[in-house]
Amino acid sequence: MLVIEGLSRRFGDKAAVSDVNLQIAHGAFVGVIGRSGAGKSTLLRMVNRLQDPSSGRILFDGCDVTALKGPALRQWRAQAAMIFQQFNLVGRLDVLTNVLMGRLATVPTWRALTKMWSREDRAVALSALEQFDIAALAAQRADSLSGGQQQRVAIARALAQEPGLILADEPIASLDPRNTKIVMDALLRINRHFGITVLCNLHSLDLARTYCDRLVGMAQGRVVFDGAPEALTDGVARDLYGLEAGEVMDVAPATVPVAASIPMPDAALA
Ligand SMILES: Nc1ncnc2c1ncn2[C@@H]1O[C@H](COP(=O)(O)OP(=O)(O)OP(=O)(O)O)[C@@H](O)[C@H]1O
Repeated sequence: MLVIEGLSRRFGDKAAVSDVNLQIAHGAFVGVIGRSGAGKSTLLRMVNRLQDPSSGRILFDGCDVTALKGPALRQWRAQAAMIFQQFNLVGRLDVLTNVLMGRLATVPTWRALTKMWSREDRAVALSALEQFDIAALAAQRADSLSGGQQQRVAIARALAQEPGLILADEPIASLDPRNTKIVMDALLRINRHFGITVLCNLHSLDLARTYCDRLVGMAQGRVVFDGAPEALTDGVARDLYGLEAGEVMDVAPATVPVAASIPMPDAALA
């Protein structure tokens, strides 16, 4: 269980996140929604400790993540894998090596520096690529891939970290509709078949309604809605998004694959 207690973050006199309280059960797919500047990225970045809170606590399975330092903090960052809008791959390295980077927290530094990855690490990385139909790209440079392929590599890297939680910060913001669906399906697959909790910032309300089983709506740093997608009426959505409402509500919902059609996870990653 991820527990966020009274979490706030100020930048000067600007409150980016104000007194956020959330309890998120294992295996949930939570969409964090709200207009630009609502505090969504700051919230996710605090969970991963890329940003420190001004006050409040974050607990994961009872461990106070806000108090972690040094190696324990590095372990937490591996546990709470981030996926970014701009993929954050190393462009000059091949796809497999990028995914192997997800294993860094589990191997001694000398082994990573000398690229002496174990057979098991390679198997986990290749298996993660196979999960998203991109194993054939393993030897290609990351910067030769399309945006949708790069984001799938980033998701495979996150899976190779064997995380307890995935934090996706606007993962589809720079993708076309076809790749948006492929990438959202990949996140859904991670959630449904590996049971990994996903917290995903999304600008598109229709995508959030289609893929998430819980929505957290933020406005001016505060949580102003927390509930099932069905409970978010168009009226609440209009309050949440103001003038942007038309923009985020006009996109046709993507078709979510039925769970039964997704093959079972690979044993090396289960
Ligand atoms: N490093 C920073 N320094 C100063 N202000 C910041 C910083 N990071 C965020 N903010 C401010 O905090 C507020 C919340 O920003 P945040 O990026 O968390 O919102 P968001 O909902 O993720 O928006 P977007 O969808 O545009 O990314 C904004 O007013 C932003 O300008």
